[in-house]
Amino acid sequence: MRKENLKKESQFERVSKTEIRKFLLRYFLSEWKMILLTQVVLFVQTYFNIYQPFFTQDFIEAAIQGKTDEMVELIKVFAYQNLFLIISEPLLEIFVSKFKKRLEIKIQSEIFQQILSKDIQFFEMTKFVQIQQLANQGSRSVMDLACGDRIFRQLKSIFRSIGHCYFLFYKSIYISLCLLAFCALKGFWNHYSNKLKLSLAKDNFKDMVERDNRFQDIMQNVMTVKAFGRESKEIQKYQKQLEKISDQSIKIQYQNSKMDAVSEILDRLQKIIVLYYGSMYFILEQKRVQVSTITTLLQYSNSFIQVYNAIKELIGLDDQNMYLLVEAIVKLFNQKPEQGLSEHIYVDITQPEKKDEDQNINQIHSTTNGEATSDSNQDRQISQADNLNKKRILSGDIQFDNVCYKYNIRNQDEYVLKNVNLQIKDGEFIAFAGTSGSGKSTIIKLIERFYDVNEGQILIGGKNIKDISIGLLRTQIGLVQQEPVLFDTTILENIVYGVDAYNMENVQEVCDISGVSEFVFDKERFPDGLHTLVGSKGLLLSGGQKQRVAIARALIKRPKILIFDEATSSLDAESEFQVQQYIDKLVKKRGMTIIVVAHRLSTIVNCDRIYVMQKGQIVEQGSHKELLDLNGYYKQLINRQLYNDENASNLGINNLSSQSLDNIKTKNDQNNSSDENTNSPKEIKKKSIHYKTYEETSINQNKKND
Ligand SMILES: Nc1ncnc2c1ncn2[C@@H]1O[C@H](COP(=O)(O)OP(=O)(O)OP(=O)(O)O)[C@@H](O)[C@H]1O
Repeated sequence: MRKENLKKESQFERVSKTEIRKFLLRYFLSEWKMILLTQVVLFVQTYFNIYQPFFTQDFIEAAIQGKTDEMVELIKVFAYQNLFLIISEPLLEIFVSKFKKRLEIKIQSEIFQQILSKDIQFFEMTKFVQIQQLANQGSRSVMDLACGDRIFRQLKSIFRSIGHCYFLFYKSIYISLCLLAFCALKGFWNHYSNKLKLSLAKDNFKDMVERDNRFQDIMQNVMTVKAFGRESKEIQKYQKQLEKISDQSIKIQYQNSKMDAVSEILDRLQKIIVLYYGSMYFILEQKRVQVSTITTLLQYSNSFIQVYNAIKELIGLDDQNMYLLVEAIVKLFNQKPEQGLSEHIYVDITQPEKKDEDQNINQIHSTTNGEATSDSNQDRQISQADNLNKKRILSGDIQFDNVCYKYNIRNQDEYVLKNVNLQIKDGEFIAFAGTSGSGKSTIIKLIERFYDVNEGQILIGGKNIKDISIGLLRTQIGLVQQEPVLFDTTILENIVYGVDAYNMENVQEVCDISGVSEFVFDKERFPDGLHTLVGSKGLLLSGGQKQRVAIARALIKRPKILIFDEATSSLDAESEFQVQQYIDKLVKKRGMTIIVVAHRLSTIVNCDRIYVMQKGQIVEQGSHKELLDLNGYYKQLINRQLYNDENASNLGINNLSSQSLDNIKTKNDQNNSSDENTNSPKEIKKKSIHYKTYEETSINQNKKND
């Protein structure tokens, strides 16, 4: 099976040049009308240019023979032709730049669509630098090879050189045949040298990706590098990488010079032969040799090879770096998109936008100035959007039937989830507990359908998850992750990120529930309120504030399933307390299935049901009390956590009676109810201390019991 996969992968890796050409041709032909027009102008331009040597010849002969009328006629034609050439050149440039801009947008957005359509595994396996390279240099290369300036230069060159070849054949078939033989020789040489250059460029390309990746890695982890004092080591490593790339480049350069020298020798040899053989031929044939004919022959002697080179450059994909980038893009396009991803993510920018229900929703989304409009028309549209959303609502029931899952990347043979069975009813408050690596987050990822199960099935609202469009599924799930990731824009835009329609009442509501209101409307610290910029990765907000914005963002979607994946574990004690307070409030409101992946077990004692996980399996399930009474793995976890807790270890206590843990539950209940109306920072600080010392109280009580 594994071998088969590898075989498939390697087959997939191969992209033929023909496939790449077809790919480029698709873009080229998408602008065929404009291209045709430019080609007609180009053709006329070329014809006039070719005529110039004939004109000189005819004009000199007319002048020698004293035919003034003919000379005037020739001058007139010459003037008209030049006028056309002068006017057509800038016009052509405007035409070309216009459709090229359009094509550029098409290519860039299609590449972006392709990248976003890939599943999570694609992003796990592809280095960020590579993705960035595809989006930037890759799209430029596609543009260049499909419809860049060089294409028009080459087409121009082909037309011109074909004209010159015609002239050569017209003057001497033998010389032309001799030149054709040279052309074949040079063609063979080019083919051989390009193959060599490509293999060298491939290595160089790989090294450059490595270098950029390393650079980015260091920049992102600069604090760790400094903390471990590894600056000089990193500089050395980076220098080595640079030297390797430089050596490769010199090798390529050396190779190129060798190839060019051979081409140059062939060129000069060809000129000598034309000069000698041409003159001899005219002498032997006892024809009247015109100096201008021999000069033109010499001038045009490269025409065959120019036609060959231009065609080769047009279709031969000789620029190694560009070729490699386009090859990577074709691979990207060949790779399957995320399964079940609704087709609507593919937007054909060349087509006028469809007037469908989805678009109605889009119209409501008004983030241009960050303010939602509030006229009656908009209210009507919002209710349309609501209706549409209602039609699409799933129920919050979740069922896992014998689910097995293993990640593809490594541990190919080891399942991280083994025969998981669970049933969550709409509106329940559920928690997953267990040691690190037991598979809790993997369950969440499967519910989000970031991956597909290997065995068994997942049902949401009674429907197999694979039969639900990913677009619909994900609008129904609100996910708050461990590390809140915010976009570098305003708080408001971060909150409304996941919805097409919103009004300020919606925003106010979610801000109140999530606790964003508490800080964002503080005029002193946040004078711009919701329009405050959060900075890159939300750096201008504290961890707790970021997490509250993330909760508001999840809530505004009105999800049927709300998931907190260790949402408070990266926060400091005070922020954790604040965020937990709002999560508890939410739990009370319900109206949706709430799933919590818990780090701190004291936060889940109020759950309807806790699933306890160990090595990818659910080993226990039940309410907090039931699990304590079971006196099994869950209780061990609780004991271990309290034992590891700083306060507990100071007290030297490693066991907790079920009575004291019940006290946690009761105390948390009391906290939740009394927390409802107390939001001042001072109060929160007090409660934070209370919240932390609460475990100590339980432990002390436990000590007494023991
Ligand atoms: N993207 C991934 N690719 C490969 N293996 C992964 C991936 N994510 C998780 N794993 C592995 O799957 C197993 C379960 O991981 P998971 O994140 O689900 O555990 P967890 O219980 O949520 O742990 P934690 O509490 O530390 O977050 C681990 O052995 C982990 O190394």
